[in-house]
Amino acid sequence: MVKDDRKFSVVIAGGGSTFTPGFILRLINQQDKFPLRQIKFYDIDAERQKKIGDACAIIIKERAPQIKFSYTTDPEEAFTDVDFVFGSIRVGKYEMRSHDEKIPLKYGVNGQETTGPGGMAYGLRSIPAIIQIIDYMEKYSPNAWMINYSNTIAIVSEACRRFRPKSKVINICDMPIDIMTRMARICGLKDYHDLDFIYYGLNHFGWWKEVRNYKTGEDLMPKLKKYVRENGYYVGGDFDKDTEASWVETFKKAKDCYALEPDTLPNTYMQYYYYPQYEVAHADPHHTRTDEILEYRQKIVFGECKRIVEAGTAKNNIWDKNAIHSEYIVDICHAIAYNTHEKFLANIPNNGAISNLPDDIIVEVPCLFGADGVQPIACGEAGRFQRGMIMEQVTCEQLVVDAYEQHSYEKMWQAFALNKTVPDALVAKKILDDMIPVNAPYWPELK
Ligand SMILES: NC(=O)c1ccc[n+]([C@@H]2O[C@H](COP(=O)([O-])OP(=O)(O)OC[C@H]3O[C@@H](n4cnc5c(N)ncnc54)[C@H](O)[C@@H]3O)[C@@H](O)[C@H]2O)c1
Ligand SMILES: O=P(O)(O)OC[C@H]1O[C@H](O[C@H]2[C@H](O)[C@@H](O)[C@@H](O)O[C@@H]2CO)[C@H](O)[C@@H](O)[C@@H]1O
Ligand SMILES: [Mn+2]
Repeated sequence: MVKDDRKFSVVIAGGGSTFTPGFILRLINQQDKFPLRQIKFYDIDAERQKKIGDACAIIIKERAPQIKFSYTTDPEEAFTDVDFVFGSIRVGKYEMRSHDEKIPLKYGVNGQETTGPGGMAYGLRSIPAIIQIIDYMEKYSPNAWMINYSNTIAIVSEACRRFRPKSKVINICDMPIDIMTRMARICGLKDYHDLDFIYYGLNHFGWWKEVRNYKTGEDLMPKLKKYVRENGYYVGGDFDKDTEASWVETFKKAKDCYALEPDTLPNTYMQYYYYPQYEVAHADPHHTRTDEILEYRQKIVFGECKRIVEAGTAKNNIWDKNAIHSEYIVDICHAIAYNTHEKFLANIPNNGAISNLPDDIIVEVPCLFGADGVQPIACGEAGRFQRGMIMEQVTCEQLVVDAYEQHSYEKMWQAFALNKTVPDALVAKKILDDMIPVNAPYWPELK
């Protein structure tokens, strides 16, 4: 726990994110673990950020008045005097996510936020914005750490490796945390803190090789495999009472992913690579996940912010008891701030962590988190099946960064054509040609 009297200053880049209020609640509820003196928001959309910021000002004033709070669109004000930067931006916002999902579906290809052509399009948009935030951080607070969870993480991580190799940036994801909390419940334990594990692969593309009871060392794989074979990661009951229908489908679908490779336990995102035809057949090209979010999460978040501002109080708000996503981030900051060397997943250059894969590819593997950043833990060899899958997917991710670097149409086309979700190079070309005009404000001109 707290080992000295330091208090930290943090900025959330993407203050207008739908995840911000939940994160704020989690931060201020964990003051014993990660004490704060200041919270700032930074966004390029002043109006969107104001709606979230005004509600968070009330939450902080009521619950943690000792923490100074402000929000701004000015980078100097935002990034000066901070210890941690949280990257939570969505370049092009939901309007662009909608294109990422709907354009591929027009051609019978998966339309998904971070996988397939949509995920690659999103990654290409994110690269310059994330680099700019790193540069702001290094200019105004050179000792700070950036914890980035802005997608597409695999592509952003490869861009960090190439363009800012020495920067203090850690790219993370909460999907494995969500799944491990489910695994813990399945085994009668409380949450992910109760599990020890070996997981390896890429972001939104990986497998658990080992899962153990953290305290006793008991091998939990037999119990988990038996459960996942029948139910996927769906827990049901009270645990899933607020889980949206499409997420329920995803957790159940893990059953079919497990069936293909029963030596390990899959990340739920493998559904898009193993069963793209099923995903397309079950998608509505005119109403995708973005529409669900606009009608549900975004409406609820902004509605609740408005209610708080009008009432002038945050009593009984909807974020008081949730947000696994945010708990993980507090855990990570605590580990870095207090040099605890706790184990979490991060996206880093392989350098032998997966022994039969190249050193210079970005992988998602367990790392020890401390004051000096992350130290990977050796995962042993990837299975033959996993190695083949990983090399194809990671090459797509590298080609997207090549396309960014060289302004190359050909590289982006190759990235789409190589991807497991795309059946044909001509289909890849049609998707890319539709994506170029809508992405013009964000992508380099591809020649
Ligand atoms: N890694 C993970 O596990 C994980 C989990 C959940 C969400 N995410 C990611 O977190 C991010 C936020 O998601 P959301 O659904 O809350 O998005 P959102 O659209 O609600 O909010 C994103 C905010 O980013 C702002 N923004 C866009 N470009 C910016 C820039 N260049 N500088 C500063 N701000 C900018 C937007 O104006 C918007 O307010 C996304 O990248 C999403 O994919 C990651
Ligand atoms: O479709 P969305 O926007 O609901 O989700 C996309 C994100 O999905 C994962 O994050 C989940 C997380 O696993 C869950 O625990 C909870 O916190 O919600 C998150 C967002 O819904 C994934 O890890 C992210 O990278 C995706 O952006
Ligand atoms: Mn993720």
